[in-house]
Amino acid sequence: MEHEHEHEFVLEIPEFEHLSYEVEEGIALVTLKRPEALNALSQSLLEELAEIPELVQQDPEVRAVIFTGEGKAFAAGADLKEIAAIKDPFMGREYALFGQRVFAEIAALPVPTIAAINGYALGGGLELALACDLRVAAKTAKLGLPEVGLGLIPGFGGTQRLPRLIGRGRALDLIFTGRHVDAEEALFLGLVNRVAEDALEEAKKLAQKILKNAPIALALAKESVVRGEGLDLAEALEIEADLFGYAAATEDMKEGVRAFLEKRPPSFKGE
Ligand SMILES: C/C=C/C(=O)SCCNC(=O)CCNC(=O)[C@H](O)C(C)(C)COP(=O)(O)OP(=O)(O)OC[C@H]1O[C@@H](n2cnc3c(N)ncnc32)[C@H](O)[C@@H]1OP(=O)(O)O
Repeated sequence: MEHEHEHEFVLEIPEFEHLSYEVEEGIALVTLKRPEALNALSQSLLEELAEIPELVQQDPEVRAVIFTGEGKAFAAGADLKEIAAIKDPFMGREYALFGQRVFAEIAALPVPTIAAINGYALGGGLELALACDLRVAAKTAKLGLPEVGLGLIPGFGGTQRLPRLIGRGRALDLIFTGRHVDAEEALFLGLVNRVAEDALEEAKKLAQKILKNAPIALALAKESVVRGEGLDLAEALEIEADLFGYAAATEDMKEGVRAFLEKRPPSFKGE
């Protein structure tokens, strides 16, 4: 940081080559920008994506994140030229672990995240969308995990996040066949939450709707869902009760309930 203002927090945004990052009205928009390769997730693109969670968490203005792609793809998977250079199981394992780490950090963000799937979301591209909380697909989008057709398996979380999201049977249909599903089928499968003409516009509307709610409550609700996933029901319910307790002690809870009783919209402060 060149110079620090006394009362102002100046956040430096790094120069990105393969993506853009902009914040508008509390929503960070991350756009993958390798349209000539259908936004294939090269190592250098993944390295840039790895910087996003920290940027988001350092900026108190950011209350939601939308991921999208430039051109006709969201992302057509890991970069197959780089995959072709994998020489042995150890290299392959490291390769998968790196992508998994990046997506795990995105999945762990405390703010709501939305994938605006503007076109192809295949392989690692779909796995990025699966690391987000919500998915909005354009009518023309195509989604799939085609890895077995390449002699691979999904390696950036797909074998785990897809069955958790849509169930084992439906996930294995997609994983075994490698087929592309259109937006309508993706909605039917529960793979996406919304389908719209313009995925990004719809994702922004969805984010705005979410952001009308109390920020701490949103973070605690996400934490409860995420932490509960790996636990048995009794333990997970204890966590829910603890987090409910935190939420119930916020100023925003007092405001939310008071506003309801006074028949007016609430004004949340994130306190
Ligand atoms: C752990 C994670 C593993 C994985 O993710 S494995 C990868 C899984 N993904 C895939 O298998 C999808 C590969 N791509 C495709 O099947 C096709 O593309 C599409 C069906 C998405 C689109 O087909 P079309 O409209 O005919 O476009 P095009 O000419 O194939 O692609 C345009 C340019 O984009 C490059 N490209 C597309 N996907 C990838 C990729 N995943 N890795 C590297 N390059 C990619 C192509 O090669 C080409 O480039 P040029 O114009 O130079 O020939």
